[in-house]
Amino acid sequence: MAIVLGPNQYGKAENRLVTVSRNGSVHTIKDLTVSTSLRGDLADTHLTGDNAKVLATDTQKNTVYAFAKQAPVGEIEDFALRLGRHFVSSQEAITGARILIDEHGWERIDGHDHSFVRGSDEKRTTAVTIEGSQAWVVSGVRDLVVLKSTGSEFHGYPKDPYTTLKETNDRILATSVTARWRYVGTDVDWAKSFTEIRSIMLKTFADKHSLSLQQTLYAMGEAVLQARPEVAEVRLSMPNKHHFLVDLSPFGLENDNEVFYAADRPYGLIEGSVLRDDAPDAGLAWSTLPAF
Ligand SMILES: O=c1[nH]c(=O)c2[nH]c(=O)[nH]c2[nH]1
Repeated sequence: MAIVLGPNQYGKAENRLVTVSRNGSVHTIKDLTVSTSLRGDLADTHLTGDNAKVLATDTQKNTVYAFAKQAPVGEIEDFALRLGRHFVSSQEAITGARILIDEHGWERIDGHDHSFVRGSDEKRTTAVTIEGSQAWVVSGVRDLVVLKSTGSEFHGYPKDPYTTLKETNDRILATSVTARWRYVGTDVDWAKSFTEIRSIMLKTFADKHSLSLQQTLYAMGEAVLQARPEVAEVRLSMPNKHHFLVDLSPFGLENDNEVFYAADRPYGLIEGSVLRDDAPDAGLAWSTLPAF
């Protein structure tokens, strides 16, 4: 029997980067969490502790901040591509890179020049993978919380000895959407694509009369693929944020779908991917990312 080193990568996780760009007195901020991860000829450090090929994670962190100064950060996809390509092209031993970026949103306060309010917990995300001269981009959104107060039913499921759930023709449907979409290439108007995909998903959630969260998930992915040729595949993770009708009968009160208990956990977790049947091969786009 021989023991061997398996797949490995290393980097600096969750660098918190905030930039201020100034146009006269009007400021614009970017608030990012950037994780870098490198792969390559890294057996020596694992097997003998020889670090000759290890670009320190501290150096990776510094590169993130220096790059933010040397050119405008721009769209997170472009910044991630720049960083990843730099690491792979500048270090002989490094053959691949994965750059993850989350962008935290700030809204301008009432047209104010330099004051902002954190709108919600929603994040725009990207995961860029570089391998040699190839690049893959998977972008997305996290913690996009939505609710509809009608237009959702759930019935027709199997009843076994453990089933207590009542069928319903009218319930609250709420979820916190994590969506990732894989781009066909890298020649994309990232900001426009993100804005339109987000808006398509929201519109579909709102418009689609839902017979299950699964049906809503598929409809959201399908609508994105129908409208956006630059996208090959959409993966969605949607926790069912249950809202249970409160039994008010002990108080002699009816509950006509008006008073709910918003349960925290457990929650149904509905996950799936929607893709074109002629989508180009995903390559390393999803490697080491969560399945959904
Ligand atoms: O939309 C739903 N899908 C399910 O699979 C499910 N299971 C459940 O208990 N409630 C729901 N709702």
